[in-house]
Formats: sequence, C-alpha cells, structure tokens
Amino acid sequence: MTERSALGAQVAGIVGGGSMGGAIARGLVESGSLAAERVLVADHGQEHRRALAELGIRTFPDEGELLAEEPGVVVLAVKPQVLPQVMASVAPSCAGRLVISIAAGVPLSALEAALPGARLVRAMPNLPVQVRSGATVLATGPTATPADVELARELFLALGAASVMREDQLDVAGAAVGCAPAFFALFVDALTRAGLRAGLPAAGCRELVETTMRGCAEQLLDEGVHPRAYLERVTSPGGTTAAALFALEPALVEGSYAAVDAALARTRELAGA
Ligand SMILES: NC(=O)C1=CN([C@@H]2O[C@H](COP(=O)(O)OP(=O)(O)OC[C@H]3O[C@@H](n4cnc5c(N)ncnc54)[C@H](OP(=O)(O)O)[C@@H]3O)[C@@H](O)[C@H]2O)C=CC1
Ligand SMILES: O=C(O)[C@@H]1CCC=N1
Repeated sequence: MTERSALGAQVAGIVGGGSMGGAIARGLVESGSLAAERVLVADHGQEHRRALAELGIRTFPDEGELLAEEPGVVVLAVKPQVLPQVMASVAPSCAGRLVISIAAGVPLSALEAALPGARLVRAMPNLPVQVRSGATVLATGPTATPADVELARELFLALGAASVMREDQLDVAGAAVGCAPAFFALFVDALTRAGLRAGLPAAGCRELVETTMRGCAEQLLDEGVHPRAYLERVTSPGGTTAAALFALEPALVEGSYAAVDAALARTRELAGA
C-alpha cells in the first residue's frame, strides 16, 4: 500500500451524491482505494443516501453536517447552477482545505473568489469512474500545492485514467470526454433500433450491440491499434461495411464535431452565468 498510502489515509467528503458524486464514491470504495468509513457523502435525496449507505459509506442530508466531520479532501459534485449557494455555505469550513470541483464550466477563478483560502483543483471525470474505467482531466490553480495535485491525481487514477492539463483543455475534455458516455449510449441505442428496424429480433438485439461495443473497446485498448487501422480490418473492398461507412461517416463525423462544439459553447455559457 505504499503508493496509495497518501490517498488511503484521507477522508474524502463528497458534496452531492447524484450521478457523478455517487459514481466517485462507489468507485473509491469498490476499488479498495478508500475504506467505506473514510468516504462521506452529502446528498438531499434519501434514496441516494440509502444506496450509498448500503456500501458502508457515511451519508449526510446536507453539506453542513459533512463539513463538520472535517474531511481532508472535499469534492464538490453538485450542478453548476447550485454551486454558488453550496460554496457560500461551505466557504468558512474550506479555508486551508483541498477542494476539488467537478462542476462543468465553473472556472478556477470563480472557485477562488467563492472559497477564499481553499487549495483548489478542478476535475472533469466521466461516468465510468464508477467501474474504475473513467477518464479524468485535472487542472489546478496557484492555491494548490504539488502534494494536493498528486493527491487529486491519485484519487482519480484509482478510478481509471487521470492527467493534468491546462484549464482550457479541461473544458474541451469535458465536452469531448465528459459527455462521451452519453454519446456512446446514444449510438448503442440508435444501432439497436436500426437493427430492429431491419428485422433483428428485439430480444437480444441490444445485447449483441453492447457486447460488440465492449469487445471493440477492449481490442482498441489492448492492441493499441489506431481506430482507422481497426476499421480497415472489418472493411472488405466492395463489401457491406464499405457501403455502410459511406452512409455513416459524413453524418457521424459532422455530428461529433457539432456535438463537441455545442457542449463547449454551453460550458462557456455556464462559466459566464
Ligand atoms: N454526470 C456526469 O456524467 C458528469 C457530471 N459532472 C459534473 O458533476 C456535477 C454533478 O452532476 P451530476 O452528478 O450529473 O448531478 P446530479 O443532479 O445527479 O447530482 C447532484 C446531487 O447533489 C445534490 N445536492 C445539491 N445540492 C446539495 C447540497 N447542498 N447538499 C447535498 N446535496 C446536494 C442533488 O440533490 P437534489 O437534486 O435533490 O437537490 C443531487 O442529488 C455537475 O457540476 C456536473 O457538471 C462532470 C462530469 C461528468
Ligand atoms: O452535462 C453535464 O453537465 C455534465 C458535464 C460533463 C458531462 N456531463
């Protein structure tokens, strides 16, 4: 446990136990990175609290009671729209503490203004952190020490991949990678519906698509093969995949560019809100 001892000795207090806060809490506990009693989660929702408490995680109905436990690391995992009021409430307890915000679009400058004296890191994770296959980008301001950055990186490394980048790159990562689980789920759903429409039986159609997606992701990662080279393995000259790609590629490429641009535009709106 030498490499993980810095994280393993911490108490992490997560404010917001919804989709992402809950996924981080579960990931930390289920990976064995933090003992369940070292993970504290505040959430308004009784159902969220009950599900997390089943894992042994200590839960609280609001951020005040959680902060009273003096966690070494505070993770702010509420929606950007409610973050200002949450920060106003936690500011006095966060001075001198490491605070990691995962809120999309809320810049370090806004966090610094709202949380004087806190040591601040921004993180942009994605949903597979819950199964320790997430991808997180971190950005830090002048208030965070090198040890803080290392601890934040260790925390998200326990949940998948984690890298430190500039803050503007973190925003792009949010648009391209933070949102990507929704893009992939949409593609699975669309392909399933296309298969059904063309005559596959409903039972099992989605499973075929999902199993294929998992297998492709494993091959791409395990072999380190470039996506274009992988695609060519499937594509016979004059064959069925070539015909399909001719139809799919323009829409998918254009749609992906437009999706990331739209997410980034919304990120910038939230930053100005
Ligand atoms: N979902 C994702 O894939 C990703 C999300 N993010 C960021 O994570 C943050 C959270 O998003 P997400 O998890 O999707 O949102 P959710 O709405 O699923 O979770 C937020 C939770 O926080 C609770 N909450 C709000 N205020 C408080 C409070 N003062 N005390 C305790 N609990 C509170 C909410 O309860 P209630 O609604 O009842 O008030 C809700 O259950 C956002 O800032 C988002 O930008 C970043 C990357 C990916
Ligand atoms: O939609 C959202 O606000 C969050 C941020 C990144 C992914 N989901």
